Amino acid sequence: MEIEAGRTGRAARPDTPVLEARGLEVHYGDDHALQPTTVDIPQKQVTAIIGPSGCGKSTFLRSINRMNDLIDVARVEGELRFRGKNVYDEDVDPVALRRRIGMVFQKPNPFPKSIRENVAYGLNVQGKEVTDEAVETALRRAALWEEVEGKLDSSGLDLSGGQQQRLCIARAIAPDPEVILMDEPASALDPIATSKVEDLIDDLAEEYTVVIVTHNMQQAARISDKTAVFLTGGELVEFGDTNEVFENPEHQAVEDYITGKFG
Ligand SMILES: Nc1ncnc2c1ncn2[C@@H]1O[C@H](COP(=O)(O)OP(=O)(O)OP(=O)(O)O)[C@@H](O)[C@H]1O
Repeated sequence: MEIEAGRTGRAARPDTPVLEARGLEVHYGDDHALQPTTVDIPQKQVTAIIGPSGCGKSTFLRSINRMNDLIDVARVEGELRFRGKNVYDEDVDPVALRRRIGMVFQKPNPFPKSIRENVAYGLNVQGKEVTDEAVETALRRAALWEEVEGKLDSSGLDLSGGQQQRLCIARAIAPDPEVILMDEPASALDPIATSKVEDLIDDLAEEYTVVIVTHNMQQAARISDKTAVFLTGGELVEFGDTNEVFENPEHQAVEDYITGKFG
C-alpha cells in the first residue's frame, strides 16, 4: 500500500514515551476484552489503533484516561503510566487526569449551548479565564475559527457534523491537555469533513500526543506515525512505525487483516 507523506516532518522526532502500558488488561465481567498489553506511545506523534470490530480498541483507549472507571463491570489490571506515573495509583484523581488526557468521541457531541460556551466549558474545567482571546485560540487550533467567527453566540448544534466535531476538538484542547484520545472521530463524517479532521489531527501532533482508534486503514496509514494492531481476543499483535506495519508487517495475521482478508 502506498503510504502518504504528511508525517515526514515528524519523522525525525525521538520516540520519547509519554504513555507506557505495562501488562494492562481489562475484563468486563467474565469477558477478557484486553489481554495483557505492553506498549510505549511516543509524545507529539499520532498513534493509530486498528483492528477488527470487538478486538478491544476502544477498551484500550478508554483505559488510558480511566474512562473504563465509568463502566460498572469493567476491571482493569496492570499499569498505564503517564509520564512515569501509574494512572491507576490510588492518589490519582481521574477527573484531573482527564484534563491532561482529553477525549473526542465518534459522534460529535457538543453541548446544546453556544459555540462560545462549548469552548468556555473546556477552559473552565482547567480553571482558566474565559477571555475572547482564549476562545479564539482554541477555535483556531481546532481549525474552526474562520467558519464561526462572528457567530460565537449561535448554538453549537447548528453547525454541520464536521464543524461540530471540530468544536468538540476545540473543547477538548481548550484545557491544554498533553494527550488527546480520539475514538473514530471521523466515522460519522462525509469525505470532505473527514479530510479536514485528518488535516487537523496532523497539525495537532505538533503540540499534542494523539492516540486515535480508526476502522479505516487508509486513514491510519495517512495520518499516523505509529500503528498498533489489535486482533480478535483483545490481543495487541503488532506495534511499530506505520509504514513498517503497513508495508512489511511481522505477523501473517496482521498482513491478512491489512490486505482485507478478514475483519
Ligand atoms: N461497556 C461494556 N460492557 C461489557 N462489555 C463490553 C463493554 N464495552 C465493550 N465490551 C466488550 O469488550 C470487547 C471489546 O470491545 P471494544 O468496544 O473495546 O472493541 P472495539 O475494537 O473498539 O470494537 P469496535 O471496532 O466495534 O468499536 C467486546 O467483546 C465488547 O462486547
